Amino acid sequence: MDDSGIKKQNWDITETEVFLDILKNLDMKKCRDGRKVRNHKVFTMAYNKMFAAGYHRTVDQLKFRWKLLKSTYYKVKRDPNSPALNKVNGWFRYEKAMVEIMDAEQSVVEVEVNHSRNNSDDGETSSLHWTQPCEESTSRSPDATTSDTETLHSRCGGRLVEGPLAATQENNVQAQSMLQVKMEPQLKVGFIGAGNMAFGIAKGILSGDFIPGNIKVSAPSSRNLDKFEELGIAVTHSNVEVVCWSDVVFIAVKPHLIYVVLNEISRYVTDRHIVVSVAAGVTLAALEQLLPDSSVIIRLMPNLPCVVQEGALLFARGSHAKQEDANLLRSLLHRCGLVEEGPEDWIDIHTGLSGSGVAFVYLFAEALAEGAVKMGMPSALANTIASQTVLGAGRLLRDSGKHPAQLRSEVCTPGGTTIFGLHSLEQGGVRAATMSAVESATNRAKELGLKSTAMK
Ligand SMILES: NC(=O)C1=CN([C@@H]2O[C@H](COP(=O)(O)OP(=O)(O)OC[C@H]3O[C@@H](n4cnc5c(N)ncnc54)[C@H](O)[C@@H]3O)[C@@H](O)[C@H]2O)C=CC1
Ligand SMILES: O=C(O)[C@@H]1CCC=N1
Repeated sequence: MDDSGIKKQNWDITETEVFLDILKNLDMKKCRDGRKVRNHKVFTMAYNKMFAAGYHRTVDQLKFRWKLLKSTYYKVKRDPNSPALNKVNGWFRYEKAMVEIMDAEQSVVEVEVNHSRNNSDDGETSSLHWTQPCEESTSRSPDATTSDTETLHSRCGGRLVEGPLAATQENNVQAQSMLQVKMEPQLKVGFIGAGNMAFGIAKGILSGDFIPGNIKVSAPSSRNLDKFEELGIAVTHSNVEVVCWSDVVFIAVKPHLIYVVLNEISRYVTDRHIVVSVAAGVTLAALEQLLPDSSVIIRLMPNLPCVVQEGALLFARGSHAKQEDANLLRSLLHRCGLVEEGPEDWIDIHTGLSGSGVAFVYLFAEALAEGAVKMGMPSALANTIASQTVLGAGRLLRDSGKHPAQLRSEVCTPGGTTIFGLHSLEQGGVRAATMSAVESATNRAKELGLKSTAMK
């Protein structure tokens, strides 16, 4: 979206009231499900109605205005004295309409206002509601003997049908897609940790038909929560609340916090949960020691491009995670990109290759652009062309199925430009340096795992 002129709009109170009145009568739920196409349709309708009412705003200006109102709504909801109030002239005149529009979403956004303030790990405060921990009865019974079918059944809100749909076949793709249809409307997904990786996975999941109201995220501070709320995801400061509410719980905190977090939630983890850790280096053995016996645990290594549905994800199952659990996870994550299962030994390698690998590619893209700047091209254009070059090369590599060496030779004209460039790269040791980067990152993942185990 071209932002030019959008941020400098002068809206008066009447125009904003007309706009909100129009939105009240449109299906704003569709606007809040994170899907750009639907979002655009709703704002195009709003544009037509505004135009008919004598207000000439572009669709992008309307979207921008709504974004500001919505973010103010959330900030004020969390803190009635939020400084955000001062940024929207006449806010109190809009509150009623905002509440009406947002309340229509109550099933999607389950944020409550609470006047008690919460402490946070990084000095931020918020007035988000702390829900009481779940009842003791929801915690795992040590000698629970729930069968796999019952376990899946309860994870899926009782909707899963036994028999051919139960996906007992190994890697049965058809069963997976049927499971997806059966499960997603009911499955509740939680994220502990509201950082980059949680956001990437959540965004990937939501690019399918998954409903944002079936996702809840927790973090001790409010710093990153807005962007989840903007997707319609419920947020909280209580990790326990997320666990009690969810069927699948992603642990997306930094590796050194795994011990603290699992210690906090362990007694609320039950047979109905699948716990998925994305923490680099933290082994299944360490996770299993920190959670109750027979917990279903999966170790997943994603990467950031999940956010644009082009992630590369590898997971390994813990000793109590069954094929059905793997199928369910694949089904949930398939919108994030490529999802593969492998032995746990490969997870650290995948961390170096792909989790960290994306950063290596960014470095290369940056260097490509800098080379062009050195030769006289403007920086903005050089960066745009470098990113398109990386994207195009990546897509061709993936979609052609050819070995990179073959594609490379297809670019090289004998005595031409490419071979001269490649020679320079080889002289600079790019190949050895890249191999060493993957090796170092893999070894660092192993180290992080050892450290997190030592913290117990
Ligand atoms: N960023 C990446 O590209 C990738 C990250 N990972 C893994 O994902 C995990 C998260 O990494 P990022 O998202 O990059 O980190 P981040 O720093 O962006 O996010 C961490 C989140 O955890 C929250 N947090 C801190 N203490 C907490 C507590 N006690 N309870 C609940 N939440 C708490 C923070 O507020 C923050 O929202 C790490 O373990 C990392 O190894 C894995 C693959 C790729
Ligand atoms: O740098 C890290 O430790 C995490 C894991 C993979 C990507 N980022």
